[in-house]
This record gives sequence, structure tokens and C-alpha cells, in this order.
Amino acid sequence: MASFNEYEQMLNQEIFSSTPGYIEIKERDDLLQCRDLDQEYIKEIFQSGVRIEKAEKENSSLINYFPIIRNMKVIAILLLRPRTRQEQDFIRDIKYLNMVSELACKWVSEKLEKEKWQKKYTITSLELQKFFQTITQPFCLVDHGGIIQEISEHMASIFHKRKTAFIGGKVTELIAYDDWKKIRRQKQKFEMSLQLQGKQNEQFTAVIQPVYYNGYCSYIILLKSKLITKTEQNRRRLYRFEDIIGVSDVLKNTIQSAKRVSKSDVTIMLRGESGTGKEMFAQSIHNESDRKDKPFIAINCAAIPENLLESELFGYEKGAFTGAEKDKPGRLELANKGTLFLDEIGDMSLYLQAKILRVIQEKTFERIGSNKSKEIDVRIISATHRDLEELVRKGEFREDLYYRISVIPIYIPPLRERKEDLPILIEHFMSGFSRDMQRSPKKLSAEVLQKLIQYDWPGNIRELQNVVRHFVELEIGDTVTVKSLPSALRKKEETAPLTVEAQSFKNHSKPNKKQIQNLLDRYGWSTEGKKKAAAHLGISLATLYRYMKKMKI
Ligand SMILES: Nc1ncnc2c1ncn2[C@@H]1O[C@H](COP(=O)(O)OP(=O)(O)OP(=O)(O)O)[C@@H](O)[C@H]1O
Repeated sequence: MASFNEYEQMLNQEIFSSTPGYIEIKERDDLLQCRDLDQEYIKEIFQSGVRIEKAEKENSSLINYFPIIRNMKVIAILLLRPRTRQEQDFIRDIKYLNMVSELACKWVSEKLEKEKWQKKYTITSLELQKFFQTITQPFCLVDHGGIIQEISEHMASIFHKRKTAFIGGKVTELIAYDDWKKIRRQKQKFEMSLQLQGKQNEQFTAVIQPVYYNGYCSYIILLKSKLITKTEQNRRRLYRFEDIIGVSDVLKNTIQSAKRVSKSDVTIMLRGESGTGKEMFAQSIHNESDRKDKPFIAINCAAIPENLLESELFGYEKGAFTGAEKDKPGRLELANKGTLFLDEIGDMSLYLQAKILRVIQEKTFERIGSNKSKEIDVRIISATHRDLEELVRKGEFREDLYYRISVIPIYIPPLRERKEDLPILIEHFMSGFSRDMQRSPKKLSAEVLQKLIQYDWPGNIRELQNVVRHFVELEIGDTVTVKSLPSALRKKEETAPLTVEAQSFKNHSKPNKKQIQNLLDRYGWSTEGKKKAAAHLGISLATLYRYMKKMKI
């Protein structure tokens, strides 16, 4: 980022060179060193952020002071001084000089803002290539003129074409012109819904990341997910337990526990890392319940800003706020008689937690802007990858809501604790993606398989899914070799040793005494700790107590 010195030089050379004045830009500490300055006046400017007319000050010298403001704070002062022996001309031109100085201050603060932004997003070609290797979602890179510089095979396949058909072409071959206009106006990373060309009935959510590349602003467009319309939601087949692929005992136990509680209306909390299959479980539970013919409505509390989340959940009446042009039911209402899946509930604000608690306790709610209560009958399944107990301790999650929603906690183990599931999952995804992309399934070399087994899979099944998709997208050869592995997998030489619990899960369906003791040491021997240990094991608290009694723990 350029320094104030550089700005000072630039301004003196370009703007003030032929005037009877020149400028200096100084930060607070430097200003204190300048004996000829009015320190009281400087203090006033730093405090008030405004320049008081010098005429109002007694004993004022010819130096004029201008605040440079950024983010509502004075960060430096621009001093306008007369050149030696040009004082008379300086006084004569003072109005003009003051005006230019004020503009110079604005220019400096805008420049700082822009440079900060550029620095944040400037990316080199090499970084870009590396970054692209890590993305397995559909994406494209579009330059400032709307020309597609790069596109993934995955994105191209949505249009049933190869990537070569798009590179060098216009972005409007992919997305609507209005969406491109919106993208071009953005300076920061943001999310929007996108209309893809030729997909009139589908809308996607996309993350737009502006990057400074080749000296210009380009945009990475990353498709996140398809927005499911209501009719589609009704048509779409939800997952069933049979769709949950895996052979490990720990997964089979988890499925059994979930099946057992599906039929009753009990509130379920799905715990587990991101990408472990929590939503798949939620849908399967709904499909196994008596509510299966009613709607299953999901909402991700982490993905939507708070005020939007409130209106998405509770709906609103016409005129409730600017832009509320007609009544709109919320997802809660849409889920009536069915199941509402509150994904990432740990990210919900305390305000909305209180509103959800009321829904659970009183089975009523109001749309925003209405004082008419509506009755509601929904089964709530929630999920989180966060440590809810810790959030409760820190006061970030309501304890009463915590108890209400985690009546039955079900812990979905991460992939690294059930690596026996890897081969069958790989096969499953390989044949699915190959079919979708009309390619023949690829074989994995022994070395690749080894690497996949050694890897920790922090992104769990979703990450595995993306890696296998990446294999299918590769253009050359029938066999996937180490060269085609994403860099994270290539680097990983060794994996962390499996935890005692995970080791034991690999061999036994029931936890052993040591394992339970270890978990209680880790989570604590209080009821809270036991609940966490039970959730970790994928068993209920009651079952944990039974084991503890039997094993004399
Ligand atoms: N056992 C499994 N068999 C087949 N597919 C699976 C399995 N588990 C997860 N998946 C797939 O992995 C992807 C991620 O699953 P899902 O969205 O249910 O995870 P999640 O835990 O809800 O993730 P997040 O917390 O990030 O929302 C989905 O496409 C899902 O179909």
C-alpha cells in the first residue's frame, strides 16, 4: 500500500506544482513533532473530524489544516503551506487552494480504500491456477469485459458442453445479462441467485469473488447450490435410509438409532462435522415418519443473514418492511404438518433462538408485520457442527432451547472414523457422476487409493464426492493417477493416527469401557459431558448410562 509520503509527493507534483502552496500529510505522532503547528487546533480536528475556519482562530498562521477521514476516523492531517516568498499569492489564491486540498483529502482516503481492496483481492496467475485446482464446485473466471477466461468442466457440463466451448466466449452465454450487470457493480465478495441461460426453471445460488488479475478486476463465479423452488421441492425425491451408503458398524449403528426415533415426533438434533450427511439423515428420518407425505423444508441458518433469516422462517405481511410488496409465507408455515430442518442452528442469533423456542413451546407464531398468531404443527430436526454446549456456556446459545431441541442427539461420525466406507462410497459416486456426465467410469491406481485412505477428509463425504467428480471430469486416460489428485491429497503423506474411539469403532459395534472412560475424561463426567459422549458414540444418554452401569464405570 502506498504511504502518505508517496501520496504527498504525487499531489505536490501533479496538483500543487504550479501553485503558491504545497502540502504535507502527517499522522498524529508526526504532527506532535512540528513546533510551528497549532497543537490545540490539531487536537480539535482529530476529535471533531471537521476543519474549523482558520479565521475564527486567533493567532492563526498561514498554514491550513484538513482532516483525512477513513471509516469515520481522522487518520491524518493534510497541511497546506505557502511556498517561501509566495505568501501574498497564497493569500490571493487561498479559496482555490482550500478547495483543492479538500479534494486531495478525499482522494487520499478513497485511494487507501481502493488499495486495501485491491491488495485483498489481487491474485497472480500462479495463485489462481493453484486456487482453481482446489475448487471442485462449478466455477468460471470472467474478465472485466465479460469474457470467460476459465471455466471448470463441471460448470460446462451443466450446459451439456465441454469447457473448450466456452473459453473466450461471453459470460452472457452462461448467465442472464441482468445478472452480469449486477456482478460488474460489485467490489466485495457476495452471494446472489443466478439465472443460468437455458435453465429457466432453475435458479442457483452463487458466490461472486472479485479478484484483481492482470491489472483489471475479474470475477470468479462459483455456483453453490441449486435453489429449490416449492414445486420442485414437492416433486424432488428426498433421501431415504437406503440411500445412505456405508458398511461400517458405526454408520450402521447410527442409522439404526435414527430409524428407531423416526416414527415418533420427538425433536432430534443431528451432530457431526460438515459434509458427514446430516441433511441426508434428516430427510431419511422424515421419509420414515408418518409425516412423509407432508413437506420437508430445510433452511440453513448459517447461510442467510439474520434479518433475511427471520423473514425466510416466519414470512411477512405486505408492507411489513420496504420491499415487502405482498404477503409471503415463511418456511415454518410451508413445513406445516411436515418437518422443518434447521441446519446449522448453532449459528442462529439469540433473538431468533427466542422466537423458535416460542414456536416449539406454544406451537404458534406470527408473520413479520402481523399480530395474528397462527397455529403450527411441525416436527423440528436441527443440526450443527458446532460445540453447542460451549456456546451455551458462553451465553451464545439459549440453554432452554438447547434442551428442547436436543432431546435425542444423534452423532454422525466423520469419514476419518469410518474409512471402511471409502471404497463403496468411491464406487457409488464414480458410477453416478460418470452416468451424469456420459463418460466411462475411471479406475483408481493402487497408489491413489492408498492416498485416499491415508487422507483425513476434513470435508467428509462432500469432499470425497467432489474429489471423485474431479476424477470423472479429467479429460485423459481411464486410470486416475497420483498426478490427478488435488494438491491437498497429494501432499498428505501420512494421516493422523486414528483416535482410540475411532479404532475401537472400526472393530466393535459397541463401545468398550476404555473408550467410554476416555470420552468422559474428554467431555467431562457431568450430565452435559455424558450427553456429549453419548452423542459422540451415536447412542442415547439412556444407553450410555446402561453401558456405564453394566461396565461398572
Ligand atoms: N453415507 C452417504 N452415502 C451417500 N452420500 C452421502 C453419504 N453421506 C453424505 N452423502 C452426500 O454428501 C453430501 C453432503 O451431505 P449432507 O449435505 O447431508 O451433509 P451435512 O452434514 O448436512 O453437511 P453440512 O453440515 O455442510 O450442511 C450430500 O451430497 C450427500 O448426498
